[in-house]
Amino acid sequence: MTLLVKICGLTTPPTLEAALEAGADMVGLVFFARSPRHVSLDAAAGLAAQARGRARIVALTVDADDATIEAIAKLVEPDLFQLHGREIPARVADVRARCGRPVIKALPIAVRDDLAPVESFAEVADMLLFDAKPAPGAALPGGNGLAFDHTLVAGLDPGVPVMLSGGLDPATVAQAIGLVRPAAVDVSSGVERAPGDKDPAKIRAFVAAARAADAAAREIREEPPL
Ligand SMILES: O=C(O)c1ccccc1NCC(=O)[C@H](O)[C@H](O)COP(=O)(O)O
Repeated sequence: MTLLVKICGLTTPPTLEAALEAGADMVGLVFFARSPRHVSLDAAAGLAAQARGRARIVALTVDADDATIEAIAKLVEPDLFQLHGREIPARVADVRARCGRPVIKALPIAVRDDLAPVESFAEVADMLLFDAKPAPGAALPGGNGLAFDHTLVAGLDPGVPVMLSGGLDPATVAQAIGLVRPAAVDVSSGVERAPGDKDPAKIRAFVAAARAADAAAREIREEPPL
């Protein structure tokens, strides 16, 4: 399967357009008031209209209640939800049923033990997103530009597709793809000038680097042994 590239935390029509024109497969809209990338329902509905049919629209929430999930589903009509809080597997299943859409569950990873819940989340989520575990007391549960040790998830097959994120940028994404061989990669900080301020040139560079690395990985896989 061709690698999917997700650009997360888009907040303005021009930067969303840059991601779409660069060929992003997924665009993420963040619904978390404390985030510099937070978008209102109204703004998100406009951005979603711009992206619809051109890339899959991902609504990112953090421990959102039912009313919030339902409002986003109704007003923004995303293609998927990304749950980036402390949702337990039962809650992931509940949100999935409630919103009637596939769900990506983000799991914070720092050490091998953080992979213990993978199996139970793989039973209820459509995709697992491995992200760096935030520092204690961090304001945000994701989007911190922090990397983690990718060898922890290299070659891991939880039975659902894996999305890799956490501190990726145009210079590091190729090595990460070569090592982990994920189904998808996700970036936010690595394509910004400052938190919340996306840089179109970095978005283009990230998508191009990810596509080139995916093509190279396929060539190696498909090369005949003799
Ligand atoms: O981006 C945010 O502000 C955010 C807020 C709350 C939860 C998650 C958030 N972002 C998640 C992402 O953008 C990505 O899924 C992932 O964490 C990668 O982020 P980065 O390391 O900044 O590339």
